[in-house]
Amino acid sequence: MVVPSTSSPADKTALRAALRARRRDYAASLPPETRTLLEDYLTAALEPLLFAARIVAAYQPMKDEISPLGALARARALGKATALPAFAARDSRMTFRSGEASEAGPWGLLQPPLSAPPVQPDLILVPLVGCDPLGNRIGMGQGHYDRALEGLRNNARLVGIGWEFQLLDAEIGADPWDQPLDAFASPAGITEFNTK
Ligand SMILES: Nc1nc2c(c(=O)[nH]1)N(C=O)[C@@H](CNc1ccc(C(=O)N[C@@H](CCC(=O)O)C(=O)O)cc1)CN2
Ligand SMILES: Nc1ncnc2c1ncn2[C@@H]1O[C@H](COP(=O)(O)OP(=O)(O)OP(=O)(O)O)[C@@H](O)[C@H]1O
Repeated sequence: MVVPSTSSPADKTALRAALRARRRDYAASLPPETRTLLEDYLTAALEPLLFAARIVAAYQPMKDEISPLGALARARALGKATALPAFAARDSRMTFRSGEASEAGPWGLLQPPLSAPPVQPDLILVPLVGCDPLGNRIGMGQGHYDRALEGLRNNARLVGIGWEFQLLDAEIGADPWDQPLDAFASPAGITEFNTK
């Protein structure tokens, strides 16, 4: 798919919609066993980063997103602490908390209870709709990750996670609040962006 570089909010909205449609169609096309295999490749690709980390944060995947839960389980097997996002409400600040994903959150995803301690992960696996060769990321458009990562990025590696095609060839214009990623990981391996 040819994707234009963005220079206006309308472009970003259109690009997000096109990439979400592609993600949906791709995920729907995957036989379950192929999907599991690809998610296992993602875990394998992340192994060196998991090994080097102390506290690994990931996310509870939405239907079309690649699952980082295998990688999170691998981190736990390596003796690492793990964390997941938690929200009090849709418009409240996202925090990373330790503990099992045992409660329904406001986005329809399971999350740790809000009574679980907040943590500062040093490896954050970030969901995305797409990202470009500079590490600029398009998310779901609510700014949750941008706001949360701003305060965490100095002490953490930010690794975008997706299906291989979610790393775009073309640059997407960055907004001032966008938090660039340090790397992108997919079943095909890791691409470092050299942002630090
Ligand atoms: N796994 C995951 N968790 C995440 C994010 C994400 O991108 N992925 N988010 C990143 O910031 C936040 C949630 N942001 C969201 C923003 C919009 C919609 C949304 O439009 N949902 C549709 C229906 C679901 C769908 O299309 O799959 C809706 O509510 O109509 C969902 C989540 C926090 N948690
Ligand atoms: N640090 C911030 N402070 C205040 N507002 C912010 C901040 N970061 C993002 N926003 C707001 O969030 C909105 C959505 O931003 P954007 O389209 O870049 O989201 P996104 O990166 O796609 O979504 P997400 O981070 O939730 O995955 C913007 O209108 C922006 O004003």
